[in-house]
Amino acid sequence: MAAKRVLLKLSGESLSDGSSSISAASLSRTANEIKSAITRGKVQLAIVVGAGNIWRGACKFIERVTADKMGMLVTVMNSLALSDALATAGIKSNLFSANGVSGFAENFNREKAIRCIEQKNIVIFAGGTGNPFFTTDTTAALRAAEIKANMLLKATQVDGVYSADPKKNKDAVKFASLTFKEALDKHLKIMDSEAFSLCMQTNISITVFDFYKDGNLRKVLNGEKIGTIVEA
Ligand SMILES: Nc1ncnc2c1ncn2[C@@H]1O[C@H](COP(=O)(O)OP(=O)(O)OP(=O)(O)O)[C@@H](O)[C@H]1O
Ligand SMILES: O=c1ccn([C@@H]2O[C@H](COP(=O)(O)O)[C@@H](O)[C@H]2O)c(=O)[nH]1
Repeated sequence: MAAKRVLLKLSGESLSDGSSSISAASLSRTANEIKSAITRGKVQLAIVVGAGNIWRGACKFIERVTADKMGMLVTVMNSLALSDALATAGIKSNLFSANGVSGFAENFNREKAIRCIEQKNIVIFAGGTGNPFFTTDTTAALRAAEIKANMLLKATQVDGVYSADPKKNKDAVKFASLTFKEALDKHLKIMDSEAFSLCMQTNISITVFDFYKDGNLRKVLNGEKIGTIVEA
């Protein structure tokens, strides 16, 4: 199916070149991939950016809830960087944050976000769910459900969902498609189980694809079958 209203989950790494957490080249490439993917299409796009380029999970010497708040704040920084890169590429975006960060982003407002999307502005949802113990994958599933997206795209560093992490297991086998139940039963770690469960409940398909191959985002939005689709 060609895309209509789409929630794109970008990993924090999409802003990084590996040596610096946010690099000019990676930011600009990400913005240009988005621009070329949406230019001629009828897609309405919302984005959630992770924080993996700067902040990975719980920190041993900081209490979990505080560490999680720090992770959510990092997504605000990444979202500001993405919004700026999109503006440089000539694309208007609206930035919402789950929790108040006055002066940096507007407070999340579902109805306003939907209005912005309908006007073909890109909407960026920062600050995670606003609650500790969650991830930006779950945030992506949550916001996708709230805006009634018809698909969630997980743009990542691997070209689909495998039987095990392909970076750690050379014998891992790629799935062309699988059901939410299979993804949950097999404990596939490409996304967390909360994200899979929420998409299963709301019947929003997830496509996992390699964002680092130029043009892949455009292909997925045009309905080309690349990566792995997880659906009911
Ligand atoms: N079964 C699996 N199939 C494919 N990839 C898997 C699997 N299990 C684990 N992975 C790993 O999951 C990683 C997903 O990482 P990615 O950076 O996209 O997400 P993320 O950790 O949510 O990023 P961020 O924290 O920035 O949001 C892949 O790079 C891959 O190595
Ligand atoms: O709803 C949320 C979302 C995120 N967090 C914290 O932020 C970091 C970064 O998110 P990633 O998905 O790993 O990029 C995450 O590890 C949590 O610490 C959160 O608490 N609540």
